[in-house]
Amino acid sequence: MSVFNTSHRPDNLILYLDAVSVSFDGFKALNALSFYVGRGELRAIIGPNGAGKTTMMDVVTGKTRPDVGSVVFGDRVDLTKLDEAEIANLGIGRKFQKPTVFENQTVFENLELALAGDRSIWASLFFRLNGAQRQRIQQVLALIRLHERRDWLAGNLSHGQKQWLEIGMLLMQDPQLLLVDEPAAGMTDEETMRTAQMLKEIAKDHSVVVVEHDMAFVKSLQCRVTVLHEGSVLAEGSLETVQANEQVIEVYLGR
Ligand SMILES: Nc1ncnc2c1ncn2[C@@H]1O[C@H](COP(=O)(O)OP(=O)(O)OP(=O)(O)O)[C@@H](O)[C@H]1O
Repeated sequence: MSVFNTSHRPDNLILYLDAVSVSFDGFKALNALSFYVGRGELRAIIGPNGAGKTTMMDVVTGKTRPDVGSVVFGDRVDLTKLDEAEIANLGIGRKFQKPTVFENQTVFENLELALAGDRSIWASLFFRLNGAQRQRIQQVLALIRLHERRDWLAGNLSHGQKQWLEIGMLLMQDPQLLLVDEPAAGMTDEETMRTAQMLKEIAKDHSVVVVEHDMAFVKSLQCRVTVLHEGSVLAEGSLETVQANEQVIEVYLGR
């Protein structure tokens, strides 16, 4: 175990990184990073710009290969041996910062397309929903607060609503682990608070890792927070605990 590790290790793990390093032209974006996420956990990852948050997500989803270290999903699946599509198929969904919904399709159709598994319009032409699938779409519509907007063209939704729709599209694949990159960016205060509530609800059935800068949002998630700095875990615990940590204060104020 790395000397940098300050991460708590839950009993039932969904994700674990052990001494993961990634270098770009000699610069260590991740530096012997070790941390653990428990099954069914909601976890926030914070850290100043360049701390390695995006690189960490890239390593988990197979976009970037670590130079050394292991990335383990569930009991024993070594993610460093798999490509992006294989990792997604295992049940790891990623929500990027910018929403990428089909603007010319309705909210309902977007969810239908996500269910088809293949993000092509062609696939949906030959795809017929069964009762259980229809019910699942209704459930997700309620969860993402877009029930009354189900027949709207996605292009007419607000930025926040598009983010919710995209989260809903990921949920249609029923991922075990959901990685969400700065969901609150560009949202109104009300949308931000609704998003926090939504992620808490989603975390009842899925493990969720959220990278976020907005501290009010992180506070309302009421979950364990991991602070990254220079590619390692600097501190971990409740938001109150990490905000009171001398090193964390130094890193944020010293920016
Ligand atoms: N493809 C790349 N080539 C070179 N350097 C990179 C590459 N990707 C990331 N880096 C560098 O690695 C470091 C970590 O970047 P990363 O994007 O993971 O940080 P972050 O915590 O997500 O930052 P932010 O909060 O600004 O998004 C940064 O210094 C960045 O410039």
